[in-house]
Amino acid sequence: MIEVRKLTKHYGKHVAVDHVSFTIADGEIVGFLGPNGAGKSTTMNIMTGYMASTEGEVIISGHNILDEPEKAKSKIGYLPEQPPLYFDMKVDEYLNFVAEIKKVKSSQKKAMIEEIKETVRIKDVSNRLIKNLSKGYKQRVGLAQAMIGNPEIIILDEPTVGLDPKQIIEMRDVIKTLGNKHTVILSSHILSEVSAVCDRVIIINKGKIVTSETPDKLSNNLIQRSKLLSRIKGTEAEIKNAIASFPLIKHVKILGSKECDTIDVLFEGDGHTDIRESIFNAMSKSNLPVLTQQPLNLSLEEIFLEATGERNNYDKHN
Ligand SMILES: Nc1ncnc2c1ncn2[C@@H]1O[C@H](COP(=O)(O)OP(=O)(O)OP(=O)(O)O)[C@@H](O)[C@H]1O
Repeated sequence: MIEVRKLTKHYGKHVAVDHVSFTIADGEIVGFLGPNGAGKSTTMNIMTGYMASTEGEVIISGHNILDEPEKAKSKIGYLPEQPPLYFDMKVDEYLNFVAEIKKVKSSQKKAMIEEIKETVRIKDVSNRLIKNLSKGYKQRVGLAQAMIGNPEIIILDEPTVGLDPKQIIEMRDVIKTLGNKHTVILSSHILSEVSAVCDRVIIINKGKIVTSETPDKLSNNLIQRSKLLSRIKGTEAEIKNAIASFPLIKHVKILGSKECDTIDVLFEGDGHTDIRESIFNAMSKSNLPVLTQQPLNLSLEEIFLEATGERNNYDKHN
């Protein structure tokens, strides 16, 4: 279990992390989601003992990272945003080197490295120089390094950044399998990324936790808050008439006609209801066929504004 209590980090006058508290249970896969500069890397660097906090505590499986750093750190494997690789070493050479630094018993070393290479799918490059590997392989060698010593907790800072779509899928699959044996924390600024692999998403913005939800709950909230682009068969006047007494819709924007006899309309709900069914019913009552309904997901920026309650103010001013 990981307990983070009132963690705060100042860089000079700048508050990068501001009284952040959360707990992570054994075996959970948790995603830190936040825009650039939100404080994700700083939080992770403090949790892994790379950096001291200004205030607050981090307890890793009962060990305070400041009071018992060796015991706490031995429970953690960390893949920083820039993987700590030696480019002139071959993969096997490097992993053996890391195993020595982590004081893995020599009787266990070979089997451990083989098992990890299998899990992160890098067996085929064992004898290749790291500098000649693709970004996807380099990243997975970085992950292998974090797993050496069999830590209970694995922390990954932006593990898929810079990877191509195929490499992203491979990395996601590997992360999911890690969840069987480890507690995993990863950071990302892409919502779909964390939703795809995590049991829980902690949204962090401007150094503060905005929300902590399961991906399902988060996307339900987002569907309710998202905009809906509908193509409706009918005239502008008929459509306006059908929605006139429809209180759940906060904003309606007629976008015009892109297909004969149809109008594209952008709807925005009240933030508490999934408006798709209601729009469908309202239009059918007036015999106006709804040809398509396409949710336009909120941008990450809008999600943060929404979650922090700043969006209404933002709307009013824009
Ligand atoms: N060494 C430093 N000195 C001064 N300010 C820093 C330092 N490191 C980070 N910051 C600032 O602290 C804030 C949080 O940065 P951090 O790197 O933790 O965010 P992040 O969410 O990981 O963002 P990114 O996705 O861009 O890495 C940012 O405003 C950043 O500019």
